[in-house]
Amino acid sequence: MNKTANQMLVIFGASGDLTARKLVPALFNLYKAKQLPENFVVLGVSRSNMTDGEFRKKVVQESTYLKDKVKDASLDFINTFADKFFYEDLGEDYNKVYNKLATRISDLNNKFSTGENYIFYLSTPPSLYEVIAKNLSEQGLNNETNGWKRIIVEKPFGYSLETAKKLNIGLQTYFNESQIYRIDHYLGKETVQNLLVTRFSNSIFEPLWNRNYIHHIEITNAESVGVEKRGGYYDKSGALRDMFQNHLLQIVSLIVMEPPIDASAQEIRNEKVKALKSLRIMRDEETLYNNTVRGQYLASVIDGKKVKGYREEEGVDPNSKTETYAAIKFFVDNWRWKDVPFYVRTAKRMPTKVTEVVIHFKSPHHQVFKNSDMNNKDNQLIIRIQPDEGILIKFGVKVPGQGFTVERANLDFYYSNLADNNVMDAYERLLLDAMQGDATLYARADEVEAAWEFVDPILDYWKNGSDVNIYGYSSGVWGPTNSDRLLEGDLKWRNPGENLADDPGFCVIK
Ligand SMILES: NC(=O)C1=CN([C@@H]2O[C@H](COP(=O)(O)OP(=O)(O)OC[C@H]3O[C@@H](n4cnc5c(N)ncnc54)[C@H](OP(=O)(O)O)[C@@H]3O)[C@@H](O)[C@H]2O)C=CC1
Ligand SMILES: O=C1O[C@H](COP(=O)(O)O)[C@@H](O)[C@H](O)[C@H]1O
Repeated sequence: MNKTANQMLVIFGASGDLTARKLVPALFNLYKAKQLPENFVVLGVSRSNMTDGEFRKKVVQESTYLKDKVKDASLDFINTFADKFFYEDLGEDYNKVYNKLATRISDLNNKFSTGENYIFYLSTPPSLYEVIAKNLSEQGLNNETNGWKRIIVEKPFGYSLETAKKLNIGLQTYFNESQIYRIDHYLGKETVQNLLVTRFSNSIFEPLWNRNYIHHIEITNAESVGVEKRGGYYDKSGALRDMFQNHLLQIVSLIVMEPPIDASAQEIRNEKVKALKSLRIMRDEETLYNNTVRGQYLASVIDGKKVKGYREEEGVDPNSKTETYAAIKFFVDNWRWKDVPFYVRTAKRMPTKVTEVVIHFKSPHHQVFKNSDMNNKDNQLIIRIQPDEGILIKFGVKVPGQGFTVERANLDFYYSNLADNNVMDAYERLLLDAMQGDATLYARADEVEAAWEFVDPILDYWKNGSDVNIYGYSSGVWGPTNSDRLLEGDLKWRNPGENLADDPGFCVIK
């Protein structure tokens, strides 16, 4: 049964890239899967001048793109979907025209019986988030006397701890925290959620999930693309703000957290906040130098094609010191994780696109089988977030024959092996959750602030510290070799797909 109440989705920034590339396709898939409520209206809002018809045409074009993938979607079907879309042009001055917007919302509500249940999706430049919230509140559009009202806010949530706090206070002035949904699309990924299930629904992993058995944890987020058309935005952001502060620390919090009492939004988010607050903040220059490395991609030739260096990208300052590679080593100050190093890296223009978490277990206390292949190799649990979503366990097996020769073998599971492997796109999942009032996979204000608290000193050091280098790396390699200095002892980064002999069934597809 469809448990989604009748409602209206009001998208601010409806003429923008995110609406076109993510929101409309996600809505289309929900429509196709009959997950949208019976009475459902989308009202697009931005400054561009467009009629309902023109907006629908845009929607149809975007859905036609989907039609290639969804074979049974006829044009009629797509047009019926597009009929749910309306458009309101706010003109140049957002501040003055909310009266008109409120009237339009009310008319659509009356006509389509959306029960005065409204979601306001803010997909505009972040500087407008508070302004929009204020204007909505002045029109009474935050009032839940009749129907609920929710506001979805896109990243970035601030630029630093200070600006994040200011934004949270700004939003909370006009909407209650329970009405605010801060989207982090990594939380919508099936395999990120599977971290919780792997940990808390298997008795074989949780007893080992601590400093007694885990040697270190490694997280890699690599993209093969550069900054594409987003140079202007990215140059003011950099890898630490763009990926680490939000997506990667969200993953870290799911690995670090204690078992929640239950799977409710409140309990899971409480534990995540505690986890983020236990990250050891690096304060002095020596610690920051020893535990952080940043890099920037250089021009190169990949598969015979010349690719630009970061500083040559459109919108990027030719002398930019913005990092496209960030590697951070850190510790977690609590009972479970004391002295276990976490190594997290994120970068653009890597050899491939891959995100994975590797739990490296300690070697057995005593080596019974001398000269075995396992002596210099640990047991690993690899959680592949994307692509080839799945789990791989590396463990020792006896080589058949005389004596005890031990080799490392792979035990793997792929989502694609499941009979029902229709993995929902992250935006689809998150939109549906917000429509149903489930905030579990959305970030709470205190989570966002705790993440900034950890990241701020690194950003400050990279900006103002003495002798801070930014290392160049050729596009298409695994980052600057200088990042090896973070690793303790003889550890090496696991570069997925680099050693196919070791990774037979779990190699990365370019
Ligand atoms: N694109 C992406 O992949 C991702 C985007 N985001 C976030 O989503 C948000 C939107 O991003 P994206 O769609 O890429 O951005 P775009 O620049 O493509 O779109 C921005 C939208 O906001 C409107 N807008 C721009 N300036 C103003 C202004 N001064 N006053 C009122 N409206 C304005 C624009 O419409 P008009 O000019 O007609 O008013 C447009 O519809 C941003 O916060 C971004 O950080 C987050 C993750 C990924
Ligand atoms: O939020 C962002 O994420 C994308 C990577 O997302 P993925 O789902 O493709 O892994 C990244 O390219 C972008 O710079 C960042 O803003």
